[in-house]
Amino acid sequence: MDDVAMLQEEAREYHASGRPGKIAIAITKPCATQHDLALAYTPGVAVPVLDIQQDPLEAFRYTARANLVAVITNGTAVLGLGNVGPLAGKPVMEGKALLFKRFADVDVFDIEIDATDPDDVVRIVKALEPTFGGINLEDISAPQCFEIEQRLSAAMDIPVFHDDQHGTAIISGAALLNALELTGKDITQVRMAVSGAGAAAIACCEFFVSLGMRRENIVLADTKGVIYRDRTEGMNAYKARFATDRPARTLAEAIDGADIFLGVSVAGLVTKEMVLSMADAPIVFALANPDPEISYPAARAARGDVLIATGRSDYPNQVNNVLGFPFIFRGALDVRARTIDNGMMVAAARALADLAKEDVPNSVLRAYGVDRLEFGPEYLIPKPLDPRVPLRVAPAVAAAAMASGVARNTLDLAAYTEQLANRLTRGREVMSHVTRKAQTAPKRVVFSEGEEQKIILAAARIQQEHIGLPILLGREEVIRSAMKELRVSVPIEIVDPATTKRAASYAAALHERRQRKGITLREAAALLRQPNYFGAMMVQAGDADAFVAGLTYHYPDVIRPALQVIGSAPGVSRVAGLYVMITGDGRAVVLTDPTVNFDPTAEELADIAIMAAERARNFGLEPRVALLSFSNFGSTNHPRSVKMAAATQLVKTRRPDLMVDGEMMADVALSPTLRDEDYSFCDLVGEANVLVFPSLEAANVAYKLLQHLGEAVAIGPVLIGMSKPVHVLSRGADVTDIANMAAIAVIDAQDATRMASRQGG
Ligand SMILES: NC(=O)C1=CN([C@@H]2O[C@H](COP(=O)(O)OP(=O)(O)OC[C@H]3O[C@@H](n4cnc5c(N)ncnc54)[C@H](OP(=O)(O)O)[C@@H]3O)[C@@H](O)[C@H]2O)C=CC1
Ligand SMILES: CC(=O)C(=O)O
Ligand SMILES: [Mg+2]
Repeated sequence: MDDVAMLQEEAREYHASGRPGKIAIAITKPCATQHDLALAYTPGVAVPVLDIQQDPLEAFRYTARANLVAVITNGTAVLGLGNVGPLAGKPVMEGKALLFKRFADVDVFDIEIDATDPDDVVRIVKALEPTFGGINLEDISAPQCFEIEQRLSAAMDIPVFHDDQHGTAIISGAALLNALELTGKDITQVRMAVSGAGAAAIACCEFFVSLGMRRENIVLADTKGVIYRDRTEGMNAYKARFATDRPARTLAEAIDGADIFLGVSVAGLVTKEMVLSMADAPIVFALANPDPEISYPAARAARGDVLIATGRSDYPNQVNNVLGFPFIFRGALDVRARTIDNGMMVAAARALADLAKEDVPNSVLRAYGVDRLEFGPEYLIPKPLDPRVPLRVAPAVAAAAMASGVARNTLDLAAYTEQLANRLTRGREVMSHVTRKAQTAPKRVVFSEGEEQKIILAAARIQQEHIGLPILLGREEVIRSAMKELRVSVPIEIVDPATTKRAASYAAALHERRQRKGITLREAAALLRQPNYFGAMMVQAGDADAFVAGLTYHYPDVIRPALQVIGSAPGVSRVAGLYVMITGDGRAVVLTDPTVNFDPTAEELADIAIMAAERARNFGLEPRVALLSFSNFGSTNHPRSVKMAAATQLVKTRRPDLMVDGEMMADVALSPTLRDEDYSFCDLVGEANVLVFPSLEAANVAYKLLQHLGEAVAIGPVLIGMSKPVHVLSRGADVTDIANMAAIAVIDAQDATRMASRQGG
């Protein structure tokens, strides 16, 4: 099977497998009990009905309207496939719904209507106004789409946006601004040839004119050839605005000598010869979908100085409206804009263009399987999976709406951006809490892998964001030259274990600590030449507050030196590990111990439960601890469940202030309703959020299941029970993971300082 046939088969399977299609409805409120139903439906539902009747704005409060967009088509220009009809267009509309949700948490009903007469389309869509917060028209052919959009915009009090017109214009506008910058061309001087004179073509050209391009420098060609003055065949008022006085009559003649080619028509209309006939450093945007006017490889093969973008995700420079509509609507909905005006569109284009010039986070590189993305001919605009896109575009759109007066809400933009980040990135809320706490009193964090690029970039971020004061271990000249290459200019402390004057005193201290474990002074000095011993020793000696390592080491390579040099906290039987899991619906639970103790005793489990409860507070959780088993409160008399009951009693005795109970099954821990029925004596209130598992096996399996079946995000592993803060990175952690772990280490160090001063005072 060739690649094309394989993709076709995969696409059929993707859409048909499991529940057919790509979207479903999710329920957002409890609906388990008779009482829930009385609230969700009659009689309770009558209350918001009457409130909305009194004040229509209350609909934004009581219904899904504020976050609900209609993706509406009549199927007359589906992608570049032409008039395939509304039913055949449904997979594309469900696809848009998926993208709205995935990228911007906007809910969508896709609506395919069997009507081509603009009067019918306008009447039907206008009648849907009570349902929606916005209307995204999709794949409706020109010229009817222009009239439909204009009439609906005038008639409706919510944003109406024709994605193929304006979405395409915004994204190609962003790419154009950057392509002009890279090629040193002036927008007021460039000549552009356009294939297509439909929805996307006309809107792109009008938008480029609003950005400064001269109307007389644009030549369009459609199925009848070039659109020239006084042409009569296949014309309409929108094309007429671009009718040219130039002599060109074919696309080939229009392209000859042009600086820019914009293709928004159908596949395969542009040849290599046409690309060769263009001006120096030509810009080719071949945007027809699913196949462009000329393919990326063919255009590259034609000449070396061409800058090329297509609508496809499988080549560099995907100019596709997916980079716009989710975020533009996000911003517009959040300020309750009445419309999406030109200022909001320009703001979105500029935000995208600017973002392409910033460093790209590792998570994005990983998502696309590349080592580097740097502003240039192969990276003109950001990638759709870049999590920064919503955080730039939506606030830019919201700000423009507030400035032009079409917004009905005023937002504090900094707070809005923060809220968006929390909403769109799972685990972010927990980590923002940790970061903010770290920033209140930054501490010194030493990294043993100081020569690693990711560690250097993380250290720069930690320093810049005032999370902590990083110390890098390694050869000074190697680190300095890596910093230069990575363009890291913030000052960062570097310590070279091979040359530092501290070596002798550290060796003496380690010898003293381990002399009765068979370590001679000479051996201690040798061990300290290993960065993981040296880093741990810096913390032990008080020259650093926390130690972080593990990017390139196995877990025991970090833990063993830390235990030998620093050891576990006084009175703690075992160090242990925990993960904070953020579930698909945004709930956070602490889960322990999936990493260190295979089969902890009741005593050890009690220690782990208490330490995990303390740590939960650092993640912004008020601990509700459940000790888990396969039995509920003695229902099975087996040594493994009895162990959990005994551990529960130990915790209750040692820490009567903690909310804790057990042993219980996981569903009982997570469902107050289940407990109400049979175990009303249980001391837990609400859902447990610290889950103590009976063994490493159970905890490890559960966290992996949550990750893979429940799509939970895992923060950790966080090491607990050390005498001083030490944390182990996962191998392959990215810059954000490292900075997050450092923030966790800093708040541990803050706790340690607080405890020491309490003990001292
Ligand atoms: N990458 C992206 O983000 C986007 C890409 N697109 C792509 O742009 C294309 C057009 O979409 P849209 O504007 O919505 O569709 P329309 O139907 O509104 O316009 C299509 C235009 O292409 C012209 N055309 C069709 N076939 C030919 C041909 N053989 N030779 C010359 N011109 C031709 C039509 O000419 P005539 O006027 O004579 O009929 C018409 O002007 C599609 O391929 C679509 O996938 C659209 C939106 C976004
Ligand atoms: C991307 C898109 O909307 C189109 O090709 O029609
Ligand atoms: Mg489209």
